[in-house]
Amino acid sequence: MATLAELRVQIDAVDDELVRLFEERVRLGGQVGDYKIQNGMKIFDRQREREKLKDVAEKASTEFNKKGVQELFEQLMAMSRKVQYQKLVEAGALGRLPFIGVKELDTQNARVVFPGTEGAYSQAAMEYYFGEKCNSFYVRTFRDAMESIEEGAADFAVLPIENSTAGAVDEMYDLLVEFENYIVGETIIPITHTLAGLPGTELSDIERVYSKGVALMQASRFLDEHSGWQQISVANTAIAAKKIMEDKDKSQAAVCSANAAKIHGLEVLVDNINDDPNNSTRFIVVTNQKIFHKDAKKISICFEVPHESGSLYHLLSHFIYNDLNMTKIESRPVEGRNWEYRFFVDFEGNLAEPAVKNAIRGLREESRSLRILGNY
Ligand SMILES: C=C(O[C@@H]1C=C(C(=O)O)C=C[C@H]1O)C(=O)O
Repeated sequence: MATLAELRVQIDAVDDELVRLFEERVRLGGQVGDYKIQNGMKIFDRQREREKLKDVAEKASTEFNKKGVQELFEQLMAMSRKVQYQKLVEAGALGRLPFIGVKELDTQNARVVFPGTEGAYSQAAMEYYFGEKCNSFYVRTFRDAMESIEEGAADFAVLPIENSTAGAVDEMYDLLVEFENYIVGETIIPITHTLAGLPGTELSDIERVYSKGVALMQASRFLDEHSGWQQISVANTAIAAKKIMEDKDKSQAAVCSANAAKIHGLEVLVDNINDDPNNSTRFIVVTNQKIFHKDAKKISICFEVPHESGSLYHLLSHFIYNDLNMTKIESRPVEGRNWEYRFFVDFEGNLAEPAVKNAIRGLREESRSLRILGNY
């Protein structure tokens, strides 16, 4: 029987040959890329790749090797595509991204909309981002705010996208797909809930607690200690505070900020009721212009993937091969198509960078309905 050293000499010889063949394959892939660019063809040829996988599997002898050789060729073909996308970007055949880079966002004379009413957390986030004196108005729901932007009634909207305790604000993700608005900024603010009621309310008076669903979730430990209280979801925490003030009924209380309680003439009955003392929410700034700040560092995109094994894996490889750092991924069901999903990815980068252009080019060809939601 051969010794370990002898076997390794044989493996080394095979590997040297593999490297030589790999380089030869990459070179030929590059030539295919040149041909496609000259003839205006798409890089990704799904049919050809399917045939190739079938062919190489047939040439392998065992089930194990058939599977292995297919995995190997999936990788090889993905790499060859990346070389071709690179060439496409270098040749300037990317097509101009319709996003326009701007030096500054015009926030000075802007009219800003936020959801809820006076005292909403979105208002606090807006004032933090645009300054306390900004020209603003409020609408009832997130959808109303997105509509105000699309119609041009406001220049910017400030909307919650993610909470440190409750996670993604699902509705916002869906609205970003539905509306042609773009993210141009973000800001994070601490969220400290209180239980607020009419002045003089005792905890024993309370029968119903009103707030936004996610706020009730963020205070669930405290609320669960009072199992007799009915929890009722309304559009917004500050809208809940306003309702309590208007109804003048001591059996009702709201989960809202101390500021919302004060604005609506309520008394803070219990302060700081969120489960997590570091509870905070990330808000996005949305506009209807396709612009991005020249120094923007983060890109949000979304896409649907074909319903096939490994498709997400292959799409994500565009980030790896272009050395881009992914910071977040979310998925949401695609409306009208059960068990199919749309993915939302955040990654570091600027739309003007070649690596970003290259990745987006590949993602656009290989996914369904890729959308750039913003660079900020
Ligand atoms: C090299 C090509 O481009 C891509 C890469 C392939 C490969 O590496 O074999 C196959 C199909 C294309 O998706 C080609 O079209 O032949």
